[in-house]
Amino acid sequence: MDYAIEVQGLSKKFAEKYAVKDLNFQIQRGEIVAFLGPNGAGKTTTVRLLNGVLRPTAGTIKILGYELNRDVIKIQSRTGVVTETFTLYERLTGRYNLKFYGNLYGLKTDVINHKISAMISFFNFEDYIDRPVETYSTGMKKKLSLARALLHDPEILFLDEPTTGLDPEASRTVIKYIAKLNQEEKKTIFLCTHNLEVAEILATRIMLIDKGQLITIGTPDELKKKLWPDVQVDIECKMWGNEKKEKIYEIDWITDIKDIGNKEGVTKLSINVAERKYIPDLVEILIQQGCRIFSVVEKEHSLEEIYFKLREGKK
Ligand SMILES: Nc1ncnc2c1ncn2[C@@H]1O[C@H](COP(=O)(O)OP(=O)(O)OP(=O)(O)O)[C@@H](O)[C@H]1O
Repeated sequence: MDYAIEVQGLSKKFAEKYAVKDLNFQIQRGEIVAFLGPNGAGKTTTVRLLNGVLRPTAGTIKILGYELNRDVIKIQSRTGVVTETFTLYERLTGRYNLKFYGNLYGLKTDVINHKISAMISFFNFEDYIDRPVETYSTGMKKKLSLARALLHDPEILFLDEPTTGLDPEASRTVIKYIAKLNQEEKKTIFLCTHNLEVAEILATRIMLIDKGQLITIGTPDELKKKLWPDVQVDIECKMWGNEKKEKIYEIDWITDIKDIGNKEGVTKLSINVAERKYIPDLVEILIQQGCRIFSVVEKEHSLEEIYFKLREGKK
């Protein structure tokens, strides 16, 4: 399999302490993977290892099929990085920064100018592209950093907290742009973030790290299935008697029933079924038993719930 990123037995020790230990994972081309974990978990260290900024204590990293320790230059020409610390020349204008980096990547002048024009119109840079970067707000710098990382049309983008410090509008623009880069240009995106909402919108897979070790990796659906094997359905209904509840308990695909409230004679039940396909059967049985159904809602678990449940499991 031709992976975008392939990591085996990756460890990094600072003095006597492991910042990351024995990481193993593969990321396919075209994925957006959200890399999550609490402060000090080892995210930045992992990204710095993947970018060739740090040397591993042990393990191997392959990016786009190349060994990082052998072909770092080749890899860096095909990857883009946006970190929290901006690598921009503050005294120079935004336009000059982009031109400078474009030249560094060996791009032709007309390609650079074309790219800059496209970025100006997408990110609304018109008013400040010709001002020194030191006069920019955090959000402006963030957008310029993203533009800079994309100049050479990289196949993989490493993004560290791409929306921190952005106002809601700018944040939405950046999220939309990341989704577009992935969907239309098939870029692989390694997204390091504490923002679970952003991760939920963008990520095709979630990777959780804690104390330098990989806790889990999977699609949100896979993780939900693992954490909550049953499907929870909240039902509001009327005419619910105990003798009827007994009958429901005899059905083997119903795994739990909880009475969670009553409002104006309408009972709220939380019923767990073994699989989603049983929801229509459940409704039918309740109706047969004389229940009058007011609402049926399948419980959706947010990425935030997944995150905390996984973290709970580690304590
Ligand atoms: N250069 C360094 N020297 C010594 N220890 C380091 C160094 N860089 C990171 N560490 C340690 O490695 C561990 C992982 O740090 P890292 O910055 O990778 O975490 P993180 O998940 O990015 O955290 P945050 O969410 O706070 O940014 C921490 O215990 C940190 O103190």
